[in-house]
Amino acid sequence: MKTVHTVEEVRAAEEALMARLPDGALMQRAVAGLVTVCARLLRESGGVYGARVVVLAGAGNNGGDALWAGARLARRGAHADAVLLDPAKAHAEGLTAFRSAGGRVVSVDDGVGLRSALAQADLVLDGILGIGGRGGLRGDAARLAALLREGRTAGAVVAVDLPSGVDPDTGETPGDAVAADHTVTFGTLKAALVVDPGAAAAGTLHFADIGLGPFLPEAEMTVLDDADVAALLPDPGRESDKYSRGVVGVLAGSAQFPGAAVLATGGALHGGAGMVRYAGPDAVATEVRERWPEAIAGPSPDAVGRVQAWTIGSGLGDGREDDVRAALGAGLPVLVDADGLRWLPERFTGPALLTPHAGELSRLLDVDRSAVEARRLHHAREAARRWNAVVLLKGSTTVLAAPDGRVRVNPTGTSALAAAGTGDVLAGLAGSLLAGGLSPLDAGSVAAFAHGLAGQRAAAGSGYPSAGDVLAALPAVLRSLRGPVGGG
Ligand SMILES: NC(=O)C1=CN([C@@H]2O[C@H](COP(=O)(O)OP(=O)(O)OC[C@H]3O[C@@H](n4cnc5c(N)ncnc54)[C@H](OP(=O)(O)O)[C@@H]3O)[C@@H](O)[C@H]2O)[C@@H](O)CC1
Ligand SMILES: Nc1ncnc2c1ncn2[C@@H]1O[C@H](COP(=O)(O)OP(=O)(O)O)[C@@H](O)[C@H]1O
Ligand SMILES: [K+]
Repeated sequence: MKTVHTVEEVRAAEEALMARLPDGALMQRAVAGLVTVCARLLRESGGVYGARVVVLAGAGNNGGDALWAGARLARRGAHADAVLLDPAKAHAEGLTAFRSAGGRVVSVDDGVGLRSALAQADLVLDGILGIGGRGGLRGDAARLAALLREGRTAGAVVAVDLPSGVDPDTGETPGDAVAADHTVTFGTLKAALVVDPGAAAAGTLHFADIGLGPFLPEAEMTVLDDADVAALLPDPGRESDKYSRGVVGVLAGSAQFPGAAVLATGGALHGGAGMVRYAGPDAVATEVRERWPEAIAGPSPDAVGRVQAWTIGSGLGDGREDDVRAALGAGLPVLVDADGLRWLPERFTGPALLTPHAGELSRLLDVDRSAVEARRLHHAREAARRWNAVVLLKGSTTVLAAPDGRVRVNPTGTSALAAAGTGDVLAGLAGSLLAGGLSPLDAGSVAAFAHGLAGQRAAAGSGYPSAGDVLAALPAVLRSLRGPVGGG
């Protein structure tokens, strides 16, 4: 599991650690990690000796890190230029080290010198702002970020700690931000690095351990890995039967969108539940049974028999309010997707997982879709609090927010999933995990993780996978995560 901490938590941990270390030692640890990555990247493009490095240094410690790293690379034979955003406030020791290693300062007002340095650079260090950054980049900092975005350098852009201009605690980019190829981050992850649009601006992540671990509190925000997901997946015991493994009800699909019923039922069948009961109109139920003979079907939630959890809403269309209310009123764990989100109760009192995409969440919260996309964490958290439910916000980074403040960010997403019907598969899969006894937060994050891997696998197989391809890839993904069910 990877942990994500806030600026406040990082600062408190840094303070506690610094109190035990000689002056400047912590920064030197960060610099050592940064230089290791830079040297590796430069070796891939011909070596450190003779390489051209440009340091963009802001007025804080982030600029200090970058200047020290520039100095160390210069000592190893690189030609280093530094652009100081605020020369009077530049990190004094870092600048002295940089100069005495042979580094050259280029004025931010020297347009020709600046463009020529960037054009020739093999590597650009973005040390404009780190965790002290607030708001979009201003003035010269914004101008430099724009030059990088315009492709004025062919060199790799390496962000120090985080890409400058991205809000550290939310991943939002309220204005101009640097788009990096790599980010070397110190001590722990920040939300800026895992939640879009910040995550996209960070490029490939590298982690430098500076010893903060023992001083950091338990993280509210986490990123699961394969081992976490394997441990969370329900494990049918030797004496399990189809009922004890959980029965999931699927209230999805309509004459207009019968495929949603087929895909959600398919997702549910793969999620480990012992049985899937489909509730919907006869014509749709017939299609579901033709594709999945193992599913039980009936016309309404009341008619299909007992279940342990409901997946409600994918492709449901209009006119199903009574069915939705019946399923929601059963007092069972529920997953509510798509059209089901139109009939939410005021607040949930039992386990609930909502799975909107940005458009659906924007309608729920009555804000613009672009606002939801720009502030994914904020809006997912707000909806989680308002409905007392776990909110899984789908999209380029899928985030899950729980009403108690916990957040999980899914690391496996791929744009290959951006195809009609993949959300229905996810809804079925997560509902099945709910029926298997997982909490809404676990069910949602395990489902999103496996679904993302299935998208990657399907994309490797067919280039532009359909929702059916993603569904077909799920069994192999789940098998490789947790091993075969039943020890076979
Ligand atoms: N603490 C430690 O021990 C260690 C810290 N480490 C490193 O320190 C970094 C944190 O350093 P930091 O606290 O000095 O803040 P930093 O990110 O450099 O920025 C502050 C400056 O930016 C300015 N500014 C703000 N917003 C702006 C904007 N939108 N546009 C333009 N300017 C803006 C702000 O100006 P002001 O608002 O004060 O006018 C101020 O001058 C951390 O990320 C890591 O790299 C590592 O070495 C490990 C040890
Ligand atoms: N750019 C993207 N990167 C990663 N995943 C994406 C992207 N766009 C969409 N997805 C994923 O694809 C799925 C689409 O679901 P949804 O929007 O409900 O579509 P549908 O209703 O057609 O099934 C979600 O799991 C979502 O997270
Ligand atoms: K930076």
